[in-house]
Amino acid sequence: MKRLIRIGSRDSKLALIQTQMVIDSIERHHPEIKIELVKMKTTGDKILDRTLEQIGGKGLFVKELDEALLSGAVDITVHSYKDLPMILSEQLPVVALSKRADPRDVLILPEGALELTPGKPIGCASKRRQLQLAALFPETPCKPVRGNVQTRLRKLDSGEYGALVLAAAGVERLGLQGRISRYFSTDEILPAASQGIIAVQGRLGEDHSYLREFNSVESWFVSLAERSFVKALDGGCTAPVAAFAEVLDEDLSLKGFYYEEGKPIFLGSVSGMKEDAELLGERLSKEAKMVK
Ligand SMILES: NCc1[nH]cc(CCC(=O)O)c1CC(=O)O
Repeated sequence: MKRLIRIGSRDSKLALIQTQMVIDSIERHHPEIKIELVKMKTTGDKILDRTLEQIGGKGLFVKELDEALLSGAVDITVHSYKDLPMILSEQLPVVALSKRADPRDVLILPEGALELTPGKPIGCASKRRQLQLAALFPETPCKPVRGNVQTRLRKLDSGEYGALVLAAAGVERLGLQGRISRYFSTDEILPAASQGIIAVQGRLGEDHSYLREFNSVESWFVSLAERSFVKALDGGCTAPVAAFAEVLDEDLSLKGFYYEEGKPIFLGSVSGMKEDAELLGERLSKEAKMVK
């Protein structure tokens, strides 16, 4: 008898592709495990006519999946780490992180367009992107856009926007890299904490050793630094905070950005030993609070 592991995933195309990456790794390395995929619709997927800030933040993408984990309906769930709240239930820890995909944001133009259309807004879903784009394209306003990546692309191609800014990771995983017209460097647009990293959540105290091959140790260091910066500054998930860390040999460098009421408040960086990732995030947040 094979051990059965039920994996919960959002029902969007990107979520299912990411979940399949986890499944592929388990199947390749652990033939003794049988996997069952459980697809779920979340509140965040169902309500599309309001912004995330209005309906209560990114947590709405995870509530149903957390409940399925707690009730035992599934054994692990798979998320984009950047969509997970900074504070997680102690009962439902993150048990594995993927290797990081390209952490950058990208610009996508309407089908056939070669540049931004004067007078048309850039569609972006977060304050983080909106505020950083204002510095890059002072002439072009941003307009909120919601929905999954394909929905946003449809809105772009129907003429509502002059361009769209999305995470490279999602666009590439969907096989849509051909639509990318420009990659923003992480200095131009600092990414959201843990952008490009897939997180697997499980129940406390259970055996998750079958995820060892999927897991990336480096992703733990960088996301710990990024998330401790964001957590110390705010706690909420829709606040205009951006953070990006990189590991080089034993060292970790972290860059953090903080905005308030549409104005940049703080941009700074720290570096130190990667084992001090969490401390480095907290140290940078203290600097940000002093300016604030
Ligand atoms: N907020 C939605 C979301 N959550 C994760 C990704 C992309 C994949 C990733 O960043 O890991 C996206 C789309 C986007 O921001 O363009």
